[in-house]
Amino acid sequence: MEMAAAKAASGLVLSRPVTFVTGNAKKLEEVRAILGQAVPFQSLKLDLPELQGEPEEISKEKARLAAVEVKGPVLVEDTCLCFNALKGLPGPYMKISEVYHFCMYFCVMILAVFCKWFLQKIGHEGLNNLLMAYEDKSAYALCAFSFALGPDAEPITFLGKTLGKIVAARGPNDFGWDPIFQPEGYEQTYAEMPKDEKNKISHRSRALDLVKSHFAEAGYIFETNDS
Ligand SMILES: O=c1nc[nH]c2c1ncn2[C@H]1C[C@H](O)[C@@H](COP(=O)(O)OP(=O)(O)OP(=O)(O)O)O1
Ligand SMILES: [Mg+2]
Repeated sequence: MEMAAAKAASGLVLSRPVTFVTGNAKKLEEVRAILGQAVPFQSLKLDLPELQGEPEEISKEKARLAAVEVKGPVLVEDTCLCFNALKGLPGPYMKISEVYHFCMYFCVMILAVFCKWFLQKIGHEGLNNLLMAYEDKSAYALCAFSFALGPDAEPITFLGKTLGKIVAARGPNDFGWDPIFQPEGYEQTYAEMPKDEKNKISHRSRALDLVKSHFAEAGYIFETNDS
């Protein structure tokens, strides 16, 4: 009786825990560390198809697809690294680390083959500009979490953004473009930072702060076997 009254007084009762759907183990690791006990969830490894579009739309669509698969409440996220020089592209369209490494390789090949006469023609500065293609190295990491209560519910989206710049790769190469992203106000790249440091300022943690607030306000109650 008491339990029923408590349920009626607070938020929506969810018959199942939230399932965080991702195919990326590193993401899951960070989400676990950041959310702690604030939002109880289980995880499911699924590679959801991603439509092209703005990160927010991609994320919402992932949530719709995930909710159909899970038949219950789901949380998903979509992350992109956006270059200001390219007006926010490549954003969600490309795996940035691959593009970056390809560009570096390409530039080194140009250097090796043409350097001698090229240098005379355009000088060091010109070569540098060509190497880096753009003066503007600023970028931002954008994370869009979407939460859907179920297959028939419209997903809600929570955005988190961290400003920074693209640098030559530094630090362990075990998570995407972490080695080439240096957040504003920091001397280290994401990859060089201790995990808990990244998790304090990252695009992901900023989006998850909003997710936490939403859960705190909504006061969802998760039915467990003993309730
Ligand atoms: O904090 C991050 N630091 C560095 N790299 C990151 C981060 N977060 C995502 N990434 C990479 C992974 C993937 O190469 C791309 C976009 O991926 P994105 O579609 O969001 O993730 P995913 O396909 O790996 O997993 P999911 O199954 O959740 O879609 O950016
Ligand atoms: Mg993906």
